[in-house]
Amino acid sequence: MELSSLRLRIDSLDDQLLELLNERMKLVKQVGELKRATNTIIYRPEREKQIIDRLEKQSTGLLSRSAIEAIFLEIFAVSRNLELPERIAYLGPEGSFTHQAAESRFGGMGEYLVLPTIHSIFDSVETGRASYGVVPIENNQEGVVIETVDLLREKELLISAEILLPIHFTFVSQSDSLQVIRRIYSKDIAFRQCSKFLREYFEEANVELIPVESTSKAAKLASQEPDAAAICSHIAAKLFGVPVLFDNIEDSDQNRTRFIILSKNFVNQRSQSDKTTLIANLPNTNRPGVLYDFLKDFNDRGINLIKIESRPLRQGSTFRSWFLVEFEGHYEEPAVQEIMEKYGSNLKWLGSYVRIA
Ligand SMILES: C=C(O[C@@H]1C=C(C(=O)O)C=C[C@H]1O)C(=O)O
Repeated sequence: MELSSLRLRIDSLDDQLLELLNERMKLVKQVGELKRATNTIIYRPEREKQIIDRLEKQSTGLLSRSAIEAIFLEIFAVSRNLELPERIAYLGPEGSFTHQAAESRFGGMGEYLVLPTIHSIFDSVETGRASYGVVPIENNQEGVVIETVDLLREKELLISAEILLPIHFTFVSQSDSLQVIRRIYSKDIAFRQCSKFLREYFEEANVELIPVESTSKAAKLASQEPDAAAICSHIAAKLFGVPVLFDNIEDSDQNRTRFIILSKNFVNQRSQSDKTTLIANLPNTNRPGVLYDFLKDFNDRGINLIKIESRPLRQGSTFRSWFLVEFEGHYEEPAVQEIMEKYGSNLKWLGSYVRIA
């Protein structure tokens, strides 16, 4: 078929898609009104996951799960915005991986508050300036983000969902010839994680690697200096309009960061695959067997522990610890309830949410 007739057919399908989307938004608006009348939560990650699971099973065409997800997550984000626009705070600067994580859930149309520290994200959600806050909690190569873990214990916020982001770096420059490049800007950690690429392309060249505070600052500098380049996120390249010369230049494609979405008073309903996070302040961990007994309680009930991270209690000169514990399952499951009851105020529940990581 000819290009023009193919495009005519695409136009006609787009018309139908638009009509269907408008139809969908009418229903979403009604859901929003119901929610407002009953004062219930707008964002329901477990329902969104259920929709994507169902669509994936049903799909017989060319779209993969991640393609379905990319399209529908944007539709959900627009829907929620129509139900009730809610502000989302994320750890900046703009163009950071946290920005990319936030946009993957709250879409391009979300109303964002860009804040400079993890602490300020917690504060903004606590005071209600933002309904949700997006912060990193761990990277699979570098470990947990201590500031996030410690604030989860200190503050009274809940985890409503998690986001898993593959960390891909792009190489960007205004120049389309590598010979012209004299400086490469990035974060020191990004230089480390892209060392093979740098060796391969710039070993012989007289190029200076200049570490800056963020990969997004790097992209901004590269956008202003024609003989410079930057290693940054995809979103930063887009934001500062610097052409991408190479994509996915990281040494290992296994690099993932996990982010959490913080909120107040958030309760997810059970889904088929949930994760629970809690803080355990076990009584006197100096007595032999206290930690063992606690972990055994999970094992005895067939609960799969995913993570246990110990942090100092900072009680005088002792070496006592508290623990961040994550396991498979939802707060409402009887086995989890038993543990919560047994340990009572020694446990602080931080949320049960759809397991992604
Ligand atoms: C419409 C709803 O609200 C939100 C939007 C959804 C959607 O667009 O399908 C799904 C879940 C919620 O995050 C709902 O709860 O059903």
